[in-house]
Amino acid sequence: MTLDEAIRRIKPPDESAMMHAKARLDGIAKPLNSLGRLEGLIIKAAGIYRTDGVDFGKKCVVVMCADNGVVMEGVTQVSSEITTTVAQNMVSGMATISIMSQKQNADLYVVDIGINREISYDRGMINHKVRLGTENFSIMPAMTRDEAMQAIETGIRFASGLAQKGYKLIATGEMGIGNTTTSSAITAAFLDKEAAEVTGRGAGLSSEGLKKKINVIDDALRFHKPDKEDALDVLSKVGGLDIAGLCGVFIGCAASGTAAVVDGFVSSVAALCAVRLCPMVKEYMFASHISKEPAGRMLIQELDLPHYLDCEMCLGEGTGAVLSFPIFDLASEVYQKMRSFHEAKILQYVPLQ
Ligand SMILES: Cc1cc2ncn([C@H]3O[C@H](COP(=O)(O)O)[C@@H](O)[C@H]3O)c2cc1C
Ligand SMILES: O=C(O)c1cccnc1
Repeated sequence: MTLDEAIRRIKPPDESAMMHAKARLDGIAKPLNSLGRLEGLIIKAAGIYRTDGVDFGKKCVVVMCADNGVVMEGVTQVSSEITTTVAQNMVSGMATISIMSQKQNADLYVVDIGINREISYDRGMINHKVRLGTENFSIMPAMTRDEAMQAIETGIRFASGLAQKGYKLIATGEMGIGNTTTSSAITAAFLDKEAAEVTGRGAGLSSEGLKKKINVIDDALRFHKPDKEDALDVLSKVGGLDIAGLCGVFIGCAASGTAAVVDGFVSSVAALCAVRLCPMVKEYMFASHISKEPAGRMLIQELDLPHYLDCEMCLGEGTGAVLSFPIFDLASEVYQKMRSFHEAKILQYVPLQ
């Protein structure tokens, strides 16, 4: 499926299912709106799945893995090899996301969309490599427009395959040393911010390293002048293959009528790219938590999505998104199982409007 085809397939959410879900929530034996954001979550899900019988069912997490040429500028605490090591640990069950997803009964898909070395795929990693890492965006565009498009369309196809397998909640994760540099550069470009306002320590950068990271991003933005009205321009000049792939996952979920759960900073940047390409994609996204990275809250506000957790996490991998899965399940359990005022014999209670 191409990007254009996917965008054409995205339908507005089902208003009638949403109205029915709202009526059902108002009718169950609890004070009106007392489940707070969980009520909006159920109503939104009814619109996405086009039924008021909301049940989140099968869940998974997609981790897009890619390397970033800008790591050569000294913007990270660890070197690029760690991308491969952690990605391999993910498939062998040892990374944080592996442990969390196993405990939540969520399937884990680890995709090589641009790791900068040849690796073996016999242990479960999925090969969708677009190229061996990106270029160093301090000296040239990270990738061509065509490569950014290939990564987006890879994500679209991957998400539509998952939707066909029946996944109702698809969490988004990433692994790629240097991807908080690309994420900050994209955020600064889209939100017209100075790098200093949107750049943090990523995976534990020193104070000296942070200053360098900020300068590298400011210089690259002055050099490339990405056009914020053209998400593909921004992604190809200062982005990464993992972010482009996840951007495609969000679009693919929307095109297939299933829900995507946004993780932290890096996933929120990918979500913003997707929304800039097609605003309707937002109707198929749930945020999960607020990343501790400085731009974490800014991005969730820009996306204008409610979040459910703030645990000061800044790991990525999809961990915050998977952490939110029990919230979805408990919200739908209450919604499905609670009795109405009438059934619960609370007839004297008149809900206030
Ligand atoms: C061992 C390790 C495991 C990780 N798991 C996720 N990340 C996170 O940190 C990286 C981004 O931070 P930066 O831009 O500073 O490189 C990403 O790979 C991200 O998923 C990790 C980072 C490390 C070092
Ligand atoms: O919130 C995130 O996505 C994040 C933060 C720091 C490092 N890697 C990812």
